[in-house]
Amino acid sequence: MEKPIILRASNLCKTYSTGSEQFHAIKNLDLDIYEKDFTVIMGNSGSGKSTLLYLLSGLDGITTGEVFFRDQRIDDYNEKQLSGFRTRKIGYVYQSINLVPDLTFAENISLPGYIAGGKKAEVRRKTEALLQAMDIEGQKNRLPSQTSGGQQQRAAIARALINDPEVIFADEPTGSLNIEHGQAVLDILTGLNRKGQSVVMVTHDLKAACRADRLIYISDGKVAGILEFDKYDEQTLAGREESIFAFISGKEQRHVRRMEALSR
Ligand SMILES: Nc1ncnc2c1ncn2[C@@H]1O[C@H](COP(=O)(O)OP(=O)(O)OP(=O)(O)O)[C@@H](O)[C@H]1O
Repeated sequence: MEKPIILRASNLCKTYSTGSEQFHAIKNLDLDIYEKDFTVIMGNSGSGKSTLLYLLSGLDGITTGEVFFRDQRIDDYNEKQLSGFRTRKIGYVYQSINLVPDLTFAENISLPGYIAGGKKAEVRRKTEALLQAMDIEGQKNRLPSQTSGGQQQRAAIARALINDPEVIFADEPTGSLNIEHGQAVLDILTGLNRKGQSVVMVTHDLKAACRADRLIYISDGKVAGILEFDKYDEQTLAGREESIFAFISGKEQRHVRRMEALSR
């Protein structure tokens, strides 16, 4: 049976202009992301992964082409439609975490709930539930600077979930974490995916990539290959790591090994 498509990029291009220079970060890229899939995006540094996530999530404007969320063209949205889409339909976990430094964990998590027009009691209830689910209840009144990297990453995920998004985008969510915290974040994303949320995650981490139903490999702003898996299962982890390692480019293999050595 065909899986429903939740996001589609068609002939997508993104060109960055700096002064008189132009850089084509995404080049005539076509891609379908399936609903309820755990989609992983890998590729060499600078290949366009973060740019692609920005375009699929409406956080940045495209240069040419089309981006669909179900049957709606989001690149055609006006500012109001776009802001509604970003607030209600998607949750975004940034590569740099990006919590507001002057707000406590609880305030950071609640903020998008209020921006979406949520009622105070409801936003508070959801914030409490997320603090508990992410195991950061004890840090709820602390500023991000008074917490660990792993706690901040979990708070950033909680913030992305406050409006029950249909798609969770996560840009290297384990990049700055030790193995234990990284594993916890992956378990959270896998759990959310099993409950029906679509996940699109960029990573250079093989263990993280193993969570994929579908792995998209990006090279030089284009889709260079796709690997499909059955649902994640601890038993098949070793075999899966091997097939992903063999699938990615030699340059990315070296990058993956360097990252593994750094996280030990
Ligand atoms: N705002 C910008 N202005 C100009 N060039 C940019 C801008 N943002 C990104 N780029 C360039 O576009 C290319 C793709 O960047 P992107 O951040 O999407 O790569 P990436 O695959 O996510 O890399 P990494 O794995 O290192 O995070 C890079 O060459 C980058 O230098």
